[in-house]
Amino acid sequence: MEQLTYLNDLDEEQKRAVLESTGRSIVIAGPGSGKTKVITYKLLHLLKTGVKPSQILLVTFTRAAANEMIERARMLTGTDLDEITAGTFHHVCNLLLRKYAPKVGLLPNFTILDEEDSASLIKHVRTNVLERHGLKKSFPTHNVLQKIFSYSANTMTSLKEAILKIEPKFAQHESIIEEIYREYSLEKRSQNCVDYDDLLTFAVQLLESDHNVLMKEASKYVWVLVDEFQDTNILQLKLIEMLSSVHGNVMVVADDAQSIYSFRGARFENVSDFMKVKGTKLFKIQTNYRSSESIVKFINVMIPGKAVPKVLKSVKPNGVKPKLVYVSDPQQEAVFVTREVLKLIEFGFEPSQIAVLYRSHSHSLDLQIELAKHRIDFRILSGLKFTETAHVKDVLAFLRILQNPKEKISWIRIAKLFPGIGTKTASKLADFAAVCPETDPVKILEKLGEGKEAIWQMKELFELMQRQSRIDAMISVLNERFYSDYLLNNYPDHFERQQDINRLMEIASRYSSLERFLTDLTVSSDVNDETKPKNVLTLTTVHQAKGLEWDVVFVLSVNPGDFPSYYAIVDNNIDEEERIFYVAITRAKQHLYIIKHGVNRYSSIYWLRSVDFAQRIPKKLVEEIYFEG
Ligand SMILES: Nc1ncnc2c1ncn2[C@@H]1O[C@H](COP(=O)(O)OP(=O)(O)OP(=O)(O)O)[C@@H](O)[C@H]1O
Repeated sequence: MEQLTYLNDLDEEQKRAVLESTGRSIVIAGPGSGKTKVITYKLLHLLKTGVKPSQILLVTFTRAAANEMIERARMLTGTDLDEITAGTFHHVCNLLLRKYAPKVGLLPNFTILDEEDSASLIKHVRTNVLERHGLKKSFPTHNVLQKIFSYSANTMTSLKEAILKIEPKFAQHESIIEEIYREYSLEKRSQNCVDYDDLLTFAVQLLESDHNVLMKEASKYVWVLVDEFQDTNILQLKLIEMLSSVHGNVMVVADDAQSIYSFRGARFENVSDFMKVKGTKLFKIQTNYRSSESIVKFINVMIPGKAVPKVLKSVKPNGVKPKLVYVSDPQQEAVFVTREVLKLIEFGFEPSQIAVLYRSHSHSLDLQIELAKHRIDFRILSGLKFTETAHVKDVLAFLRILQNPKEKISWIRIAKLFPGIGTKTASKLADFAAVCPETDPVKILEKLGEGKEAIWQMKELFELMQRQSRIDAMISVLNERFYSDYLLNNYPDHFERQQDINRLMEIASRYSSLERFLTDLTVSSDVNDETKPKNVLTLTTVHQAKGLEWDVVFVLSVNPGDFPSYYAIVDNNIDEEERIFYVAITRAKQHLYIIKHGVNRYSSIYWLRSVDFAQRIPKKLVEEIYFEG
């Protein structure tokens, strides 16, 4: 046993989960109990006991999480771990589909549409279909259609069911919605591109329909490790089951009480379904290393109704009781939080260690105004990601065309950057490129043979880019010859945007394959320009706060209709709201404030009172404060 000293960092429950999880296991973890540690040490233990890196599949919620775990294991083993297959489900599916693209009707150089690109394509198809039917008003927008299509894909339900779930009032349009869906699918196919949902759907289809491929892929993975299992959907569950079907060694880690993505198709029931399979071992890790004892006591009584029972133990004694604060209205709420924040800062807390959490962004508007009045700087999580900004997308569109010249969305995007080209001409150019037999953008533009100056300029740019062997050099010539001027002429904040393009070049310099670079930027979040760690207060929805922690946490507007949300209440989805509330309160290390105001925007609906979270709080566990400004 002396050779197991590397596990001494773990507590007894964690150690058992690592050592005894042979075959099929589920680790049910409490918040702040060291899920990351368990998976990292499992990985380490496997490597130390002779499992080869190439025999391991590690699936995490973000690519960054996988990289972090692997880096830690690499340091502890001193071995090169490049051969581990690791990353998000989208990443894993992408790898699989690149290998077997023709089997699902794709060419191996397919490109991936991000959410915005997919919405643009749906918009384009929607316009055509509606025109054909002479329809205009009261039809779902492309964004609603995207939600419906995505929900249907991720839950493997019919479009009809998805419509009833997302926007029942559009049920009358079912046949037109289906027509748009069919055309959207055909468009993607003819342009050799896929959206995020297709990555999962096609990978499952591939493994389900081709036994040889399934056997080959599943034989490779002697071990499958999955983090954040509570947020998986039905397709992801199928992938886990199939890829672990040959060796039967699979460990999933879940905090079922923190499953909060059902609106995206995550299936809370995956946890119980996984546990139900005969022979599955269950481990619990229940020591909370994050919060003070007073907060842990509170967390224990607020555990969501349907969660696997668990009692968290705390290691940080005592601490102050959470505060339940009553204010008269949202303005008073803002005044209270601002005063308290000022006091805490004066007391020595770093602003970056304080966060304000809410169910929906609109609940923070009064607070934003109040903070600005007091010149308190803050950041709001969930702004646009680096790769979602217009300027980064413009540059990427040029590269995407170099990779896959059939992709219409990118042609439309770049064409419109040139003077004299509007939406109509851009669409014509894209249509031409999609059907043109040429596979080189320069040749496509030559074939187009239009005398327009812009087309000539575009052709010249592609020629120059193609002459570069490095991706950062491609971006650099594009920038020097065209894009930096475009930024200067079109954006007052061109300087900041230029900085982003420079950062994009920096990232590109680490890649030798264009396909890999584009895929990483589209399917993983590790290369996104994370908000720089500034020492300011954080404002965020609970969903964006998942996995994070602060010394001080305020939870705003815990009123029926606000939190829990009105839509969840009428949809009878209170369970999920309980879990979202649980995620919120488990982010706090030392101080927790739950705020409730007297304004009930939905007071006419008397039964909303039955879902008042503040009323469920045992008063002996909190300090009650009546704030009157
Ligand atoms: N055995 C241990 N001894 C001491 N500290 C530990 C131990 N295990 C985990 N920790 C610490 O506990 C903290 C919480 O761990 P981690 O962030 O992995 O929690 P988590 O389970 O992912 O939480 P959540 O899902 O609520 O975000 C980390 O700072 C981690 O280093």
